[in-house]
Amino acid sequence: MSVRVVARIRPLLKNELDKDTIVTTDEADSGKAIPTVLRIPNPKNEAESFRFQFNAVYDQDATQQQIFDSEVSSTVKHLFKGFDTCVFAYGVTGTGKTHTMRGGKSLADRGVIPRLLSNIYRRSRKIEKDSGGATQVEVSMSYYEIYCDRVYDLFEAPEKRTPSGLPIRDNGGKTVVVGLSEKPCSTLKEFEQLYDQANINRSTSATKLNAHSSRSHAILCVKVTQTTEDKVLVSRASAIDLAGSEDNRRTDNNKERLIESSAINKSLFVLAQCVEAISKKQNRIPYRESKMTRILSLGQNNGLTLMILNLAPVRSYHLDTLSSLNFANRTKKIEVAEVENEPQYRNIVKPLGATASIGGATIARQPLRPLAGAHNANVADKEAEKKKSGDKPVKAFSVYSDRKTVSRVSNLPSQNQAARRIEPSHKRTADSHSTIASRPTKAARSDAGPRYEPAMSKASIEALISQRIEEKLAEKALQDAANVTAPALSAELQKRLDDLEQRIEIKEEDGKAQGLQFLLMAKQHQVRGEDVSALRMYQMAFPFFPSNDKLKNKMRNLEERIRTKREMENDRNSDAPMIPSSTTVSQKPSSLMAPIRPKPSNAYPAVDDDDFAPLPESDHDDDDDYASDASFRFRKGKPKASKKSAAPKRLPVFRDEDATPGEHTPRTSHLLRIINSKDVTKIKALKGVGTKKADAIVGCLVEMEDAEVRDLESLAMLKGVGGKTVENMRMGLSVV
Ligand SMILES: Nc1ncnc2c1ncn2[C@@H]1O[C@H](COP(=O)(O)OP(=O)(O)OP(=O)(O)O)[C@@H](O)[C@H]1O
Repeated sequence: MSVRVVARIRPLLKNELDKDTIVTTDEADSGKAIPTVLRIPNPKNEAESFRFQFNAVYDQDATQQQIFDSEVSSTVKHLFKGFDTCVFAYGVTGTGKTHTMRGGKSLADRGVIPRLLSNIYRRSRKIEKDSGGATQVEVSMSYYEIYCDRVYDLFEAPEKRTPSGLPIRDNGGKTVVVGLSEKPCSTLKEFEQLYDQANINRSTSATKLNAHSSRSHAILCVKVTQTTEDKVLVSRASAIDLAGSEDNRRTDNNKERLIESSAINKSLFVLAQCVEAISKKQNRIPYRESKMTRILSLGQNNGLTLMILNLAPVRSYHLDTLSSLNFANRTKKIEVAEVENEPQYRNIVKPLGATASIGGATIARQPLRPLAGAHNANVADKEAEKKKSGDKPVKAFSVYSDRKTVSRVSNLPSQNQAARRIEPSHKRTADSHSTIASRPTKAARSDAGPRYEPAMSKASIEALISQRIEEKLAEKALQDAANVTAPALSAELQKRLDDLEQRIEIKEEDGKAQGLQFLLMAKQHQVRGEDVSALRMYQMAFPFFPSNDKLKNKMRNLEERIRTKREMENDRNSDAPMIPSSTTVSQKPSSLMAPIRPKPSNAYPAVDDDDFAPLPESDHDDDDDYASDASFRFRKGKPKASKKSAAPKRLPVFRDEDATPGEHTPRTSHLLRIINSKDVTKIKALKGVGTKKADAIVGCLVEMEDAEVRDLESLAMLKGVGGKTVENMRMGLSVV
């Protein structure tokens, strides 16, 4: 099943009433209750327009109620069936994301989130009532923001935050934030109090484009736990209000806002790269390059996913709107697997005649259903019935069956391979969770009527037990990780962390570290011939170096080059139809933000990037140590004559002094062979390279497509690698 993408065009704001409205629903859709096609003029030729098709398009007059009823309320049903759901708002700054997700205070103005919670509580009460109290529903939530690529708990006051934020980890295929608080809240009123208080903690500021601009991505995670006599079913609804991309030529942002803005733009850029990589079916999706993409895990998570694309109707947003539309057009093709969370059994139903000992405790096992067919628990009974009658089994919910996704999904043991689980920790005991303890004992319920008694092979049961143990170990590892922040942290480690934080802060203070990263990314894009992306990166770097004429020239040259290329393409395509269809829109460059295919390298004069490819300083801190191998010298590049002392650093220069000029020593050749093999395992085995660095190296190489690393200088230029790392890698090789 694909990500559902709907567009919402916001109404004109007071200060826009005299402005041109350029984004509308398509006239051809005028009879439809909910249009699906949106129209926007071609910025280069107003006589023609682009059409984009989505699952639904909501025009300016769409109400909050309409958006919720048509798009979100149905997800609540799935949530209670055990599916995770995710709704996120995407769009340029000031287009109405927060209005859509949070909304105003009046009943009519309430956004998706308060309505979602209201719906969840209503359904909970109904389930409890209909089951005569046999099913209890508990709702709890966590709420956090990603601000400047750091995760902060919004239930914590800002002054209590650790500057470095909360760590995130992968656990059983899901990304989790370690140390996040989870607040139980059982009524809408409680929710509103918590949510309002937390929103005060969220980072917002006034910018020229939005008086209450969100400076962070906000993620609300609502956990719904349904407990019956014998099982516990947990599912989660995520509601995400992404920060909006900003064109800093229009925002007049000050330095602090610029730093925030760059972090926002960078994460959205990574998100766009992920979406592009997914749509091109590339092996490597750069999720890990930003915390937001890691947490959103678009296309990786197994939930029902809805994206609300917020759009401003006015001309001043024209290019940004086209860029968002192109992004959304790609997103709608992303497939997500709908995988139901497995309920966990919390008591013994009937002994199988055998008992098992886990961790020393002897428990009678609950009969389990076969692994096959356990995937969709709610429909298993119906399937069995259908099978008996020879019909095709029915599914209450479609399970996406793309081969690639399935194999990925099947790698997530905690979600998919498991059938019914034995949950010793949930076994009812005197000291169990209060709601559990307050329930009648098993003995008292022995006449409670027939229970589900599926059969399961001994081998499957053993497999489940091992799996459960593994899960417990993973959970423990996660808890241990969380405890690292507790006093157990050694003084030395704490000092190192503090130093590191200080260094990052110092770098951020001079506002350059982030800028340099953008320049490096720009260069990488340019090397690959991706001029549009390179330009975007240079533009994002520009606020950090506003008086750098070279950078200005570089951007001007690139713009010129892109324009020339477009003109040449237009000339070539002059016979093509003037109004492209929605599908062609996404493939054709319709704005500066649209993707452009790499061009032959000799099509345009090369732009000299050298001044804009410095490595992070930390990579050069210990340059002097490099000369430990007699045959090998690392020298700093000679600083280029420059008026400013803060001139960017040059790339490191390596010399193989034992080698004939133009050749490498066997050691260097061997190292380059390993790197060019793109084999993460081999690269990871190099000295000083961990999993993260190895992934980053392979990621760079994959992005550079067929490019090979031909020398140590190029290797040192790769993202995350520096002179010292290269030296370590090389010196760690025993082979010559
Ligand atoms: N559908 C709508 N009806 C009425 N007003 C709206 C609507 N959508 C947005 N607005 C108004 O537009 C302004 C900007 O909206 P909002 O703050 O939600 O934008 P945003 O996309 O969240 O911006 P940012 O990314 O900067 O946080 C607000 O004043 C909001 O009240």
